[in-house]
Amino acid sequence: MTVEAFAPAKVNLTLHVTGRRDDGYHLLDSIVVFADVGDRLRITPTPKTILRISGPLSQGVPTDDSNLVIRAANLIGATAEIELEKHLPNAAGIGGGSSDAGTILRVLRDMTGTPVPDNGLSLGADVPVCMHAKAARMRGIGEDVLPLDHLPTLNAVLVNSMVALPTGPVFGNLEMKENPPMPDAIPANLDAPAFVDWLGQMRNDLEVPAITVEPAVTATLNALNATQDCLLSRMSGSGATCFGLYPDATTAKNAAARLQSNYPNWWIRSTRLS
Ligand SMILES: C[C@](O)(CO)[C@H](O)COP(=O)(O)OP(=O)(O)OC[C@H]1O[C@@H](n2ccc(N)nc2=O)[C@H](O)[C@@H]1O
Ligand SMILES: Nc1ncnc2c1ncn2[C@@H]1O[C@H](COP(=O)(O)OP(=O)(O)OP(=O)(O)O)[C@@H](O)[C@H]1O
Repeated sequence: MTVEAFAPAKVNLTLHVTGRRDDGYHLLDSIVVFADVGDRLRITPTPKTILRISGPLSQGVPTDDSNLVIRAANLIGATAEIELEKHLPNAAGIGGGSSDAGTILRVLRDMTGTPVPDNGLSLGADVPVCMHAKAARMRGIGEDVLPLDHLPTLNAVLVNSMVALPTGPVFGNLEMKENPPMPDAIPANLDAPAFVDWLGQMRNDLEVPAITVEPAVTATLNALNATQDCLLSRMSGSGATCFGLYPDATTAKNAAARLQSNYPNWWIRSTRLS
């Protein structure tokens, strides 16, 4: 039996860093949503785990046991032949590897009935929310995932200038470790324009340190801000991917097309976030 699965891009609409634990990991308060662009996986149970990687963005993705897909299968103690088709840039703040791992954990859990230790947190802070793969408020260092069922779908453009930005150095350059969390209650049942207004009052605390490490983030935000009808632009995760929010699918598609013609070598996708 072969299962086909989709590993969506993860987008942090907000990312407040609220403290730092003694082990150096940071406490977060983040609204995480998922895109309709992502990697594709085909999983077939076999006696030995084998990974095959293809797709337009497979270059640079590890093919050995360090790949998060293999680490996810090992964590759950299952073996499978896994075909991974990479469509997401890696080290990009949209959880390419984390979403692959979260998807494998979910599929193998459902296939085998084996519970996932710590919801995959040992594979990365983003893995529990990526295993959930639906809108959520993420707190702790990533282990506390609270589903958010009443967010409006947002029309967005994702932009990555194709510079890889590893997460560790971005946290390392964050000067203020204790920042205010989001309000206790995330507004429910707002329409998209009202929710985007509310998001505008929130933050990504990693934007400034990411720009220090990789100035290309500023160019990406400027490019999004210059597009017609862009309601809000912000970085996702630890960067360098940024997103713009638009009033509807047509304005998002038009903005993506314009950006792609101005920046032919960048990774640019219009998408719906939910
Ligand atoms: C920034 C986010 O993308 C927001 O969703 C995630 O918190 C990062 O998740 P991730 O890529 O799965 O991160 P991990 O692979 O667990 O950690 C990479 C590095 O980021 C830093 N890190 C990560 C998560 C966290 N809550 N605090 C941290 O300080 C640590 O230096 C760690 O060594
Ligand atoms: N299946 C995979 N796909 C992509 N990268 C992988 C995978 N497995 C391991 N990696 C390694 O993990 C590193 C981080 O990849 P990932 O795409 O998850 O980072 P990210 O986009 O910054 O994620 P996050 O938003 O969770 O911080 C890459 O540099 C890559 O070497």
